[in-house]
Amino acid sequence: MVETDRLSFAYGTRPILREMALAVPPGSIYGFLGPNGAGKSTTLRLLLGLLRAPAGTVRLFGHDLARHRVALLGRVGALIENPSLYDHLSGLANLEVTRRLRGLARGRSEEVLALVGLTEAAHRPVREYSLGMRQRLGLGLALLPDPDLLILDEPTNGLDPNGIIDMRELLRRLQQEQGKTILLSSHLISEIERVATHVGIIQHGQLVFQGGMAELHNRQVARRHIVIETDCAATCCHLLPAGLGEATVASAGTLLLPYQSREQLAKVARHLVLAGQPLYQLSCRQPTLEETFLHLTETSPVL
Ligand SMILES: Nc1ncnc2c1ncn2[C@@H]1O[C@H](COP(=O)(O)OP(=O)(O)OP(=O)(O)O)[C@@H](O)[C@H]1O
Repeated sequence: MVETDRLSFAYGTRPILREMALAVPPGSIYGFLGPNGAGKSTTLRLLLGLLRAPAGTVRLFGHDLARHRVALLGRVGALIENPSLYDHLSGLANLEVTRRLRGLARGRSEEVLALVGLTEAAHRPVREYSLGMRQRLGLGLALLPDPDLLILDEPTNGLDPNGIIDMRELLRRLQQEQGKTILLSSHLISEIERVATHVGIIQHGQLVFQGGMAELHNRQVARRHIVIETDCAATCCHLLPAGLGEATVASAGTLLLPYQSREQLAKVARHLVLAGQPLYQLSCRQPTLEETFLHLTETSPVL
């Protein structure tokens, strides 16, 4: 649905994106993740034609954005930053303004209100809406023309836990029941992991990971390690044969070893006990998804 090839961008002389190759599969919820300042908003603006890329291409639905801009963007709904709403008007009236401007069918605003769960609040002025309701109304505005693709920049930013859960459920419904493809950005893996089917992680303007959620979990499993609690980690480090993996001393009494197998764990225990070293704890630890995300972003070179 979205494909970029060698997409690069600079603000003045400052490079922001370098040779980005984003690929958003049809029907996916693609979580576009990265720390603050990594280049997420810049990328989304390029996809929406709000910024012009000096190098590289953007393809939406298989067509070049530069050549078919109006037709392609007509199939995209976007929510970038906070939605622009008329506070003195009701939720329904806000939608009606845009519906009429775009020449969409009567009744579409009511349909959209039902979709985003705001039917009961339809006639209340928007100034009385919570932040979560405002975000959902903003999403409603993006949904009015029934787009195939939704591009949302940090849609849960500033929402309370209930607002986040509502938004997550809404996005899931839009994908599953309405067949929408959703590209959403966030700087929190915890917000993405429960909803996304695919993930792209950006750091310093480059993708450091892209793939299915399962692949990200595989990365997590691959970074499992054995934690050995003993008296002197440095001594134990010398005692372990090289075949058991490269041990690192984490602290005076803690040694870490990349996990290979259960058998490796048993061999480690045997070697250390036979060498007379005390073993206070021997465990296998898998990094959290958050740690995996931090590892991916912290180890990427600066642009
Ligand atoms: N108009 C601008 N002029 C100059 N530099 C900019 C401009 N907008 C953004 N930047 C810089 O570009 C870099 C990427 O910004 P961008 O907003 O794309 O990051 P982001 O990943 O969306 O971060 P955040 O989560 O903080 O919004 C940042 O270093 C930012 O300071």
